[in-house]
Amino acid sequence: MPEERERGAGLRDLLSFAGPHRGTIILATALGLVGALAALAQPLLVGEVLKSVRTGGSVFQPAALLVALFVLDAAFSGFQGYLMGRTGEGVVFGVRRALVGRLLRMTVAEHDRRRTGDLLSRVGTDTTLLKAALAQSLTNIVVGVVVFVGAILLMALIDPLLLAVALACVAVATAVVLVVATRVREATEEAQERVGTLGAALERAIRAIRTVKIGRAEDREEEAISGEAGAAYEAGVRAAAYEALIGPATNVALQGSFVLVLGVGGARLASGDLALEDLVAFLLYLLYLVGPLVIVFSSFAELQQGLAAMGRIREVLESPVERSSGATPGPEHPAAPVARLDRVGFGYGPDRPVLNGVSFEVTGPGLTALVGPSGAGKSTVFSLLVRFYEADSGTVELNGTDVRQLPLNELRGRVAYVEQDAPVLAGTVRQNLLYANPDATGEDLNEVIGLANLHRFIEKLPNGLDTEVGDGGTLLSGGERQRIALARMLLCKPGLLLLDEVTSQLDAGNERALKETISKVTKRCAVVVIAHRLSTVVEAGKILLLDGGRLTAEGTHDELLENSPLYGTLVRTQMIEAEGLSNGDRSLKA
Ligand SMILES: Nc1ncnc2c1ncn2[C@@H]1O[C@H](COP(=O)(O)OP(=O)(O)OP(=O)(O)O)[C@@H](O)[C@H]1O
Repeated sequence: MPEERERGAGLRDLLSFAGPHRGTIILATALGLVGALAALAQPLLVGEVLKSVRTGGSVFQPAALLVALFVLDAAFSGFQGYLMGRTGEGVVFGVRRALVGRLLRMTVAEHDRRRTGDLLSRVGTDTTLLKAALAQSLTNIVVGVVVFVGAILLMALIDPLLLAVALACVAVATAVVLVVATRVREATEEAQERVGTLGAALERAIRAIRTVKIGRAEDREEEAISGEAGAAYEAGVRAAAYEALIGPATNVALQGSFVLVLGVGGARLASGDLALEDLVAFLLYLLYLVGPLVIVFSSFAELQQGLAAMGRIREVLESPVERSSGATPGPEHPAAPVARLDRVGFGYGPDRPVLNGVSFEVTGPGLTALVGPSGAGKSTVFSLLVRFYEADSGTVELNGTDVRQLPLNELRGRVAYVEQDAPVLAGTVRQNLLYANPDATGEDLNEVIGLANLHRFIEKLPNGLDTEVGDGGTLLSGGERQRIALARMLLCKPGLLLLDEVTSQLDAGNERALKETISKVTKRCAVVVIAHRLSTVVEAGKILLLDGGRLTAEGTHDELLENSPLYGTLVRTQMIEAEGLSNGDRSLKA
């Protein structure tokens, strides 16, 4: 029953995507029907030509009509093919657009849960299967069914009893086809799943190609990934085998019905209940059924493949997307803290609690440092502030407004986040810098380049700002990526800047330069930095110490040294590194 429902839903989805092309589909179906009628009339005209030859009449008229029908049939079927091909492409385009929109708006939690390569295969290969289902199957089924029903009606007029005999065989064939089509769908679903896993496995390896090489894992990866390709092959072959059953099953059923009709019809002929010409006409119509029936049945199997793909596509289209508050945020409350967490609890699922009753305020402008052992939940706090995830309990506020009440665009315009691994996108340095604020002026751009100390780096590039950075910024050093990511965020002129270990990949010189940048920025806005270096921590106006998801201490460096044994341990055990300290600061370490 659920499967039935799913099949119905798949067909409804397919038809809803075909909806905008309704007109073209109807036109193509009408052309198909006219073509079928033209084909139907051809034997009659051939008979007319032969009759004219036999009786010595003029063959010109029926022959000209016959040629006209040939041309009409060819032109219509060609045009129909083009229209349906175009519709198939149109539907695929629509589905791909919907998928892309959904994927970009999907929640971060959902992206964390899914495998990127599998998602990519749904946009690529699954949508292609839809095209085949739509471009041929739907119209073929409609045209085939109409022709089939027409022939059945004519046969019913000739002899209902013979029709019942013939239909009994067709019913057997239909049952076989329905069973086979279900198997085709299951095998196709499996093949597509495997193709998705193949994509995910390949994406995983290519994304970490340096690790693959240094781990000498090429052969192992090749074997594992090829294994998925092999499984997809096997499932595909199984689908092809089931599909191949459809033609013979249809033919056997029709041949069987031919023999039965001949037997029953012969007996009725002998008893005088049926005229010879009626029996001949009936048999001819039965022969005529073969084509449409084979087409309908094989199109039905093809449609099943499309529905299998639709199931995978629908799964993405129904996945959760970020909800942006529709409310217009009220005015900012100037007296409210820039950011405030109040008894926040959060976990990545019920069995992965991370934050427990965390409360703190960030009043700006100025520098706040978030420190704590690895895995304490520091990056998670940032994720909640930009609403990649939502708190399970308590509130997260920005300028006095709950982040859930702020439209996402507004929220992410006010808070800038430079992530731990400083993602840089394929494209030029300029495109990367302007990514979050494409309308920034040249003056603003120059200012942030100066602030992020990127001037000399850009001057040395072969094409300056228009130099390509490689996929994921692979042509840049870690430090360069950090500074580009920081400059990109500064261009948005945020009220709150979140920096996740931005100094971790920098050498002493670059770190000093970046710290200068940060100290300039702290005069403009509130900066919260997840810091592993004592030099950054010492300069912070406030330090928040997170341990095991709880805020265990809060204060200045001196206050924490005095009050928090864990902080003292972090400093002593170099979990907060002392690199880059001035001489004065070094005494702290001693
Ligand atoms: N997307 C996620 N899904 C499930 N668990 C996660 C996810 N992200 C982080 N975690 C887990 O949540 C905990 C806190 O992670 P978080 O990244 O916030 O720690 P952190 O203090 O920033 O650590 P580090 O200093 O090492 O970066 C860790 O145990 C981590 O394994």
